[in-house]
Amino acid sequence: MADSTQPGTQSFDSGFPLYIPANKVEEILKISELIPVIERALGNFSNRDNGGIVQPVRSVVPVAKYQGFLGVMPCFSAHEHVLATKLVAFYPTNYDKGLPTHMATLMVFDPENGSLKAIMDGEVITNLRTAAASAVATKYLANPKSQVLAIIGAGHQARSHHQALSTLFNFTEVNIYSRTLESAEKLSQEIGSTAKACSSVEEAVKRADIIVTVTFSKVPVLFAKWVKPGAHVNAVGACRPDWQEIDPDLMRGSVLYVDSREGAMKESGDVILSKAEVYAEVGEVVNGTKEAFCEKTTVFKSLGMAVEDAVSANLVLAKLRTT
Ligand SMILES: NC(=O)C1=CN([C@@H]2O[C@H](COP(=O)(O)OP(=O)(O)OC[C@H]3O[C@@H](n4cnc5c(N)ncnc54)[C@H](O)[C@@H]3O)[C@@H](O)[C@H]2O)C=CC1
Ligand SMILES: O=C(O)C1=NCCCC1
Repeated sequence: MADSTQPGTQSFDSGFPLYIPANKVEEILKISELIPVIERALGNFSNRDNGGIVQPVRSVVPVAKYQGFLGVMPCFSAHEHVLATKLVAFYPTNYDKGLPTHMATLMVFDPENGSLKAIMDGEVITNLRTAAASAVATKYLANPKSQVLAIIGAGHQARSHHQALSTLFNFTEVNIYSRTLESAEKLSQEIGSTAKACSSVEEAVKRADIIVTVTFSKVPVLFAKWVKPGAHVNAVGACRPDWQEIDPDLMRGSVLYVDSREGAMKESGDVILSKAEVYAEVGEVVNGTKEAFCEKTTVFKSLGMAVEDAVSANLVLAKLRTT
């Protein structure tokens, strides 16, 4: 019988792939375990050929008739021995209809023979790995004594970002702004006594050491004049080339970090329209090849990468095998 632990000797698995639903992924995937996995993936990605990652920039099909998009995100990581693709539909207008705005599925293949090993929910992974990537950026780029967090937007990413950043900082104040005071208040109550719902973006961010923008806005919501010098911003929304969440003056006046230069130049309206210069990928900071200017005002423009999904799915499968 083939020894399936040795590369090149695995038998072809023609059985049904595993199906892992959202509640199981949620039960298994712990943010504190995911953050170091994402940190390593960002470093490998920025190591280019030596990092063993093959990942084209996401293909996005606009479904203009229904104001939606379908993103296809494949990746192979040689170091993590994982081959996977995520399919993610994002329909911003679903929010106001009370429907989910992101619907995602991951398919994981055996890298040695291409057989399908698992199909798993991708929504929990999208929420957690995005927040984990911001946590890595924030660990390097924010003032380590940061105490005040501002979150603009009050959806899934707002919640996962609070969860992830709270593993690194003891926030004494969490200020939340959203389009409706009601949704900001709901999140504030979930977080507890340190949190406060604010009635303007300015009120939320003016004292903040760390700011997270997680909205579906297509126009800037965060302006340079409100941001404390030395603050760190995780700019997570506005993932289309003609959408913006951040004031161009703030983009140009900060030290700008991205997850992928190529992705940012293709997909980020905040980068493309402001003509801000990208200083580094966060992975380059992780690898020590670029500086972390944590005393300056910094922006991490996140677009999301397939490798983050692939290594998260791999962690889910590894933990399933051991529990
Ligand atoms: N960089 C990355 O890797 C990823 C980025 N995202 C992006 O993060 C953002 C938030 O995603 P989720 O929290 O999952 O969405 P969600 O649907 O759970 O929440 C969306 C939030 O945006 C607000 N919003 C909706 N339309 C708005 C508008 N026109 N102006 C201002 N605010 C508006 C809503 O009130 C809500 O607070 C989206 O832009 C999404 O595409 C999502 C996943 C990964
Ligand atoms: O990386 C992802 O996943 C996404 N990024 C931008 C918006 C849709 C989902």
